Amino acid sequence: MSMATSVMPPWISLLPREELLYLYAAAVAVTAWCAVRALEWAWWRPRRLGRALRSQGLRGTAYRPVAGDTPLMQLLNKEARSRAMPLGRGCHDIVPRAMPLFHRAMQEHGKISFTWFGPVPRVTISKPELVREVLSNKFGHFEKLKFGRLQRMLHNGVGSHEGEKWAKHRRIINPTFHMEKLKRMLPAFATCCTELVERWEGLALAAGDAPCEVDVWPDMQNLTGDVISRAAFGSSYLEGRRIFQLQGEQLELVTLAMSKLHIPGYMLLPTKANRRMKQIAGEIERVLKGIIAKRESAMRAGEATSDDLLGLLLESNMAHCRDDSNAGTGITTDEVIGECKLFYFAGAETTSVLLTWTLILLCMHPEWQDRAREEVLRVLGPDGTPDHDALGRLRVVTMVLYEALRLYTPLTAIHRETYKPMELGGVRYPAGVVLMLPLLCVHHDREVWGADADEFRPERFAEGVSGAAAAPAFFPFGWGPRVCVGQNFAMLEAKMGIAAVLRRFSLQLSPDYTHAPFPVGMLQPQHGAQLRLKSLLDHM
Ligand code: HEM
Repeated sequence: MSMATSVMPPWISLLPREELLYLYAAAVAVTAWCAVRALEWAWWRPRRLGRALRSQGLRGTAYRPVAGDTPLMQLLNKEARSRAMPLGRGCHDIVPRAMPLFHRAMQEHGKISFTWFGPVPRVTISKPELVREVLSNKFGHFEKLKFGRLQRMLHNGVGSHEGEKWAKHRRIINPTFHMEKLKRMLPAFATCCTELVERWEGLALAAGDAPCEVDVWPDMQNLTGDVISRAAFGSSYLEGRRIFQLQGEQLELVTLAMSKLHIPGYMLLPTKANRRMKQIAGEIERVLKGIIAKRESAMRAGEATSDDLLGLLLESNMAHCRDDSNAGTGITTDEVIGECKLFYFAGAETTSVLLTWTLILLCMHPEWQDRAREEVLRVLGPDGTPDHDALGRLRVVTMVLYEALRLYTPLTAIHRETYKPMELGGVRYPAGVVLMLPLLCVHHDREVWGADADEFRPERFAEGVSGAAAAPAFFPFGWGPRVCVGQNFAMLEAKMGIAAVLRRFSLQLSPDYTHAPFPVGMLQPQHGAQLRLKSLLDHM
């Protein structure tokens, strides 16, 4: 018996000869179609797109089939992560460590150059005026990257929608972030801050005369997780906390999976990580469904207030559904779940790294720590919950936060894709090109910010963001129609958090602190943020 017949199912030999021939022909046709598709995806298309870019004067790395620059990026990231940065002069020059592939590509091929994200060309656009043009998306040709299965594991809210669906969700969500509503959330912010500083007071007391050392990064993650839990879910915030823990683990698994080769269908393989990601997604969904169901029935019974984000979201939803003229404009429960997941992801991770880097910067620059504390005590006094107007008078704290957002931009890059041929800066981009807007590189660009671009100088923002000379190059919250919906929320929370800490503690870097900024989703301190805290209660 030949090899071929031995692997065939027995029923094949029962088929008439003519049907057998059809079957063979169909198998050959399907195999040939798959081979052509695979070749188009892995070879012809990338070659075509690469040629279209090069013919217009753009330079970039050579295409390596299927993997593109992924192996090189992994190698450069590994090298970068293995070396810490020195403290002192030059320590804020973090682009080569945080984005080694793009830094190298820009040095070798220019500010507008390309690398390969698997078989897709990824053009780095680092000129501020072009970043604005892409983000303003005047003609609607630059869209967000389509969310794959992997990203949907993290969230699937307004941030990943396009067109009509995005506009509808943004319309419903916008009012939940109006200043009047945010003001009502301030007591929740204050409760979380008080819990944190009281816990630190306990640690300082227990340490006695020895220095009290704390890795403030996990504490800032817990703080922002708590804030978003209370702001989003009010009285259900303890259940919300569980979601926050799960989202943190999910982010790590997804980031790891995304750095692997870009193999279609990889997510379907039953690997240990893939199974865990599905398990986490399922648990998050279960917890959220429980919270939403409880709230909906309470709202129907007229029991629940709607000052938290979930209440406001459900209220807008119910109002849209009630109003016949708006039939179909409401959002479904699954969509509310998608938005809640996004609030956690977008709201907690980003603000926690902002707070962490700000505290590290205040330790590195004690003169600014003193100035900020003096202002906090003068404007807010030594205790009590600050109101919105008082937080608005914290000029120095705001300048410090903006400078932290510039130097240690939480979201280091934003991506868009061309879905139609589009002209930008004199180059005609074909459809199917990814545009990478490296916010961190723009924020560190000496041609834009001056020779001291890598130095911590909050006075750049003495006249606010709009007064800063290089303001058009400042994008920590994005720009245009898709600008961060939570930026006022984040700034209020950050001011409240920094003020609460400065009122009660003086801070220093611990000798154990290693300066190692690196993006895992957000720009994180790779080895933690170990600080020494000294309680100021005795001195007041
Ligand atoms: C320091 C804190 C924060 C930073 C640096 C930040 C940064 C950003 C950036 C850069 C974008 C634009 C992404 C793009 O254009 O592709 C964005 C969008 C978004 N952010 Fe934030 N964010 C922060 C805090 C928050 C908070 C606290 C929330 C909510 C509670 C939030 C919710 C959102 C949402 C929903 C979007 C999507 C908007 C849309 O696509 O229409 N963010 N954020």
